[in-house]
Amino acid sequence: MRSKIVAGNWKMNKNLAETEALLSELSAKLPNTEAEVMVAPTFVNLTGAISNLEGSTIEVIAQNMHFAKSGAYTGEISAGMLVNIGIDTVIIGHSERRAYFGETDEILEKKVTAALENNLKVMFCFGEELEDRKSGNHFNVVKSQLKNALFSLNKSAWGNIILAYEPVWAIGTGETASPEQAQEMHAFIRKTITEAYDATVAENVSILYGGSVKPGNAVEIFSKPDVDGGLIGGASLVADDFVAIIKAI
Ligand SMILES: O=C[C@H](O)COP(=O)(O)O
Repeated sequence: MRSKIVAGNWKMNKNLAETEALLSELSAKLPNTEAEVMVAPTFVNLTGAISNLEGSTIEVIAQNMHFAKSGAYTGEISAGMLVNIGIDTVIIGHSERRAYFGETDEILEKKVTAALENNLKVMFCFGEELEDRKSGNHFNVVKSQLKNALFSLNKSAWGNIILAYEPVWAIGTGETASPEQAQEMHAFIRKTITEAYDATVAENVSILYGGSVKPGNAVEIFSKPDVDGGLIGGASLVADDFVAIIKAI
């Protein structure tokens, strides 16, 4: 059975003191929830966050990793290094990595493979650009992103995959996909996985929605049957907003 998940992607925000302050506030206000709650601080604050959350149900996850095991990759972090400090889950394929750091489907496939080989769970992000949606090509784009980076995986690997559908036009823009648009795409994603694998794989994978989720729209988005939670950017940086979104599950 698939899990409900609410994850906060803090992107390049919050220094160590601010990270610890936000985590302390979150811990104090965390509601009882059936959802798995995750936060992704910057690399340099991962160990501080793990210490701060000792004994908490909030999981600290990483925003990115390199596919190589080690070597001359200045500024990069390997899957093994993440595991070594106690990380279990890594975000791969965020649209900002694709857009600003040239991450292609081919690179992302290598990252996914390296993460899984190191027993990391992968939160795989994907989603169409505004032009794709306007031209009606959004389903093809999403299908090809999934196929190129994930469909070479064995069926058994899917137990360690979480999907995060994030239409690029809705990220940080205040413009959210309507609950109906989110449901339509999530159902399409499940159908695509059923065709590539089978219905069991498709039914068991959690598919999160990301893109301007706020306390005011979370209940409606999360109420859709194929939406299993959210990957939250801006609103996860404010404890009360993130808590309200967690409560919406
Ligand atoms: O990873 C999170 C997404 O990019 C969504 O960000 P946002 O909630 O600020 O639109």
